[in-house]
Amino acid sequence: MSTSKSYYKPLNISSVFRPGLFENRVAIVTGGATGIGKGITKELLFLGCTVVIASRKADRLADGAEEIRNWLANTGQRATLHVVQCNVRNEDEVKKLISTTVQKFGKLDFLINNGGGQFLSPTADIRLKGWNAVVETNLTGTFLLCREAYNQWMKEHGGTIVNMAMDMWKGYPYMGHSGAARAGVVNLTKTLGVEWAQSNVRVNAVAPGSSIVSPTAAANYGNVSIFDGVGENIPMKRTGTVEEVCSAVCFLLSPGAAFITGETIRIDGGHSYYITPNFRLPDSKPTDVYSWQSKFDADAAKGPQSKL
Ligand SMILES: CCCCC/C=C/C(=O)SCCNC(=O)CCNC(=O)[C@H](O)C(C)(C)COP(=O)(O)OP(=O)(O)OC[C@H]1O[C@@H](n2cnc3c(N)ncnc32)[C@H](O)[C@@H]1OP(=O)(O)O
Ligand SMILES: NC(=O)C1=CN([C@@H]2O[C@H](COP(=O)(O)OP(=O)(O)OC[C@H]3O[C@@H](n4cnc5c(N)ncnc54)[C@H](OP(=O)(O)O)[C@@H]3O)[C@@H](O)[C@H]2O)C=CC1
Repeated sequence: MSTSKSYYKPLNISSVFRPGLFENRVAIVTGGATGIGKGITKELLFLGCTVVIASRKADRLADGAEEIRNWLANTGQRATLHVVQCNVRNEDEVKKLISTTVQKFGKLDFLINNGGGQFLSPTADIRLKGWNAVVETNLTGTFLLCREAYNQWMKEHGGTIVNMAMDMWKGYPYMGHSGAARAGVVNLTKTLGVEWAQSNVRVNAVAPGSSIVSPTAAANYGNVSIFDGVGENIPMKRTGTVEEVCSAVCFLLSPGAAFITGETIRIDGGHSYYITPNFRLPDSKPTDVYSWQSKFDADAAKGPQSKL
């Protein structure tokens, strides 16, 4: 995949959901200033939602918020974006994130537990501190946010939660800590979906394949080419776009998903079901890409390069 060519023009969202769908709704998106989280934030704002983005690093939050606000101004969108610094591993900061949001905006309809991540390492080499950091970020952080959102608001008023998993269905070599944590997230999602159904709180998750091209994700591994060649092993013969995760999240948040809870949607082009290398699929062209660019040229189909 070429990295020199920019396949997408500057963001011009054309959500598949109807304008105004999330008007008068309030959402928290953790990790909302970068990558997939930034895409989710933009689509929610586009659909009229008020969005609070939250993560650890003030500079990343400020840069992401500036870009999003400029985009809002350029597109004439009138939606509210708010920024809160919060490490999801810190219980007090999580409690404050939820209480601040409820105090400032009067409610909390949606929680998107997108913030997370890990480092690559053979499991035998992971030190306890590193293991704990990854499990606390992805599993414990998700638990804390769900618990506080429920206890401080959703228990009495209802709400919708979307958690973030990954393609850990067959284990995850070199990401053993994160694979274990995300498997925990999938299980927690089922439990909470059942426990909180009577409070009109739905809890679901998305599981992107190891293939959602976001520049910040690549930078985390110190290798901008880390997604190169990944598409070859995916039945759809391509990597995924940030937009393809965002639309699944928006669907799960929408009234159209009102009877879905405890579920995890895989967004991986069939990768996690493709387990028979002895019977490899014949070579084929990449499938059609979904993106917010209204019109993309043939190059886009060869290798999406999300600018989000
Ligand atoms: C192969 C293709 C993959 C494509 C799929 C992509 C999937 C994605 O998830 S993309 C998302 C990418 N973004 C991130 O992962 C960002 C978030 N991740 C992190 O911030 C870190 O990985 C973190 C979860 C470990 C948290 O970092 P931090 O808050 O800085 O943690 P600590 O300072 O408390 O340090 C903890 C401890 O962790 C060990 N460690 C951290 N980084 C590494 C590393 N690169 N290699 C080995 N070990 C690492 C280490 O033990 C740290 O403690 P010290 O030894 O005392 O430093
Ligand atoms: N890209 C991919 O292919 C896949 C991604 N995922 C998952 O999707 C999510 C988004 O990833 P992506 O956008 O690609 O990568 P990014 O690196 O851009 O996103 C990670 C985000 O999480 C935030 N974050 C990390 N740790 C914490 C923490 N302790 N508290 C609060 N926020 C935190 C980061 O912000 P800050 O540094 O400011 O805290 C950052 O905004 C992650 O959970 C990732 O693991 C899952 C499968 C595949």
